[in-house]
Amino acid sequence: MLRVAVPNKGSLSDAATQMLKEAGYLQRRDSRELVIADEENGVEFFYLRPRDIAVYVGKGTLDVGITGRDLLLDSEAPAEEVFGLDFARSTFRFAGPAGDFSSVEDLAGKRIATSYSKLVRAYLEKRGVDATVTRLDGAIESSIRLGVADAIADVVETGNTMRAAGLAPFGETLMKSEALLIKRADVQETDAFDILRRRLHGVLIARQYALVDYDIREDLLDAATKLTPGLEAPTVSPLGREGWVAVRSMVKRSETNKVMDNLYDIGARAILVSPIQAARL
Ligand SMILES: Nc1ncnc2c1ncn2[C@@H]1O[C@H](COP(=O)(O)OP(=O)(O)OP(=O)(O)O)[C@@H](O)[C@H]1O
Ligand SMILES: O=P(O)(O)OC[C@H]1O[C@H](OP(=O)(O)OP(=O)(O)O)[C@H](O)[C@@H]1O
Ligand SMILES: [Mg+2]
Repeated sequence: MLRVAVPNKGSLSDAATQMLKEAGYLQRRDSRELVIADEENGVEFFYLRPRDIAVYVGKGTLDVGITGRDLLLDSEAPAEEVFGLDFARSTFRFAGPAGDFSSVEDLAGKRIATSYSKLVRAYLEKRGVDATVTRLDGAIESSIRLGVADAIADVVETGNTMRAAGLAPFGETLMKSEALLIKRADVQETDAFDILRRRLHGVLIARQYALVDYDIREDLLDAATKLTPGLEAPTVSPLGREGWVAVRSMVKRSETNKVMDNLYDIGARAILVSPIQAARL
C-alpha cells in the first residue's frame, strides 16, 4: 500500500482532505482517527502534524505527503516537491515595529523570533547577517511587544495579523509558499503513486479551468481559436448551419469573461461556459 501523510491540523488540513476527497479517496470522518486505509485504491493515509510530514517522508517511513513549501525547507529533510497544490499560498517575510528596520542588514546583532528557525538562519547566513534567531511555536507577532525579540520572520497572507500588531514587513520576501505534494527522493514509482499524482493533477485542472463552447463562421475559426487555443488543441465539430462550426476548448476560469467578450467581438455566438467536474490529462 502507498503510505501518504496528510496534515491533521492548521491551515493545510481541511483543504488537503477536501482535495483528496475530490480525487476519489476515502478520508477520515472523525478528526481523532490517526490512520485510515483506502483498500480499493491501495493507499493508507496517516494524519500527522504538518511540520512533521516532511520528516516522515524524508526518512522514508512514508512515501508521499502534503505539506507547505516553507515547512519542507525548514525541515531540511531530503524530501522533494512533486508539484504545487494551489492552496495555503503565503509569503515569508521579516517584520518589525514600523520604522525600525528598512533592510535585512539592519538585523545585524538583533534578536529575531520565528517558527521557521532553520529557514531563517540559512537565509541570514547566505546574506552574511549575524543575528540571534529564537524559535517560538506561534503567535510570533506578540514576541516583540513581550520583549523576547526585536524583529520577527513569519508567514504573511493578507498582512492583517502583522498590521494589527503594529508591525511592518521589510527586506525582500524570503520565499513564496503553497501546499505541495512531496515525495521521498527514491520513492518507488508504483501504480498507486502514479494514480495519486494523476488524480491530484486532475483536481487542479478541474478547479483552474472551465469549458467554453461557441459557434463561429468557418472563415473566422483561426481568429477564434487564437483566443481559445485550449491545452492541446480545441475540438472543432460540424454544425447544422451552412458555413458555421462548433468549437469546444478549455479556458482558465479566471479569464472566462474576458475570453467570452473577445469571442463575441469577433463574431462568435451561443458562447457557453461550463465547469469541469473532473479531469485526467
Ligand atoms: N494565514 C495563512 N494563509 C495561508 N497559508 C498559511 C497561513 N498560515 C499558515 N499558512 C501555511 O500553513 C502551513 C503551516 O501549517 P501549520 O499547520 O503550522 O499552520 P497554522 O495554521 O499556523 O497551524 P497552527 O494552528 O498549528 O498554528 C505553512 O505552509 C504556511 O505557509
Ligand atoms: O497575513 P495574515 O492573513 O494575517 O495571515 C498570517 C498569519 O496566519 C498564521 O497564523 P495562525 O493563525 O496560524 O496563528 P499562529 O501564529 O498561532 O500560527 C501566520 O503565522 C500569521 O500569523
Ligand atoms: Mg500558525
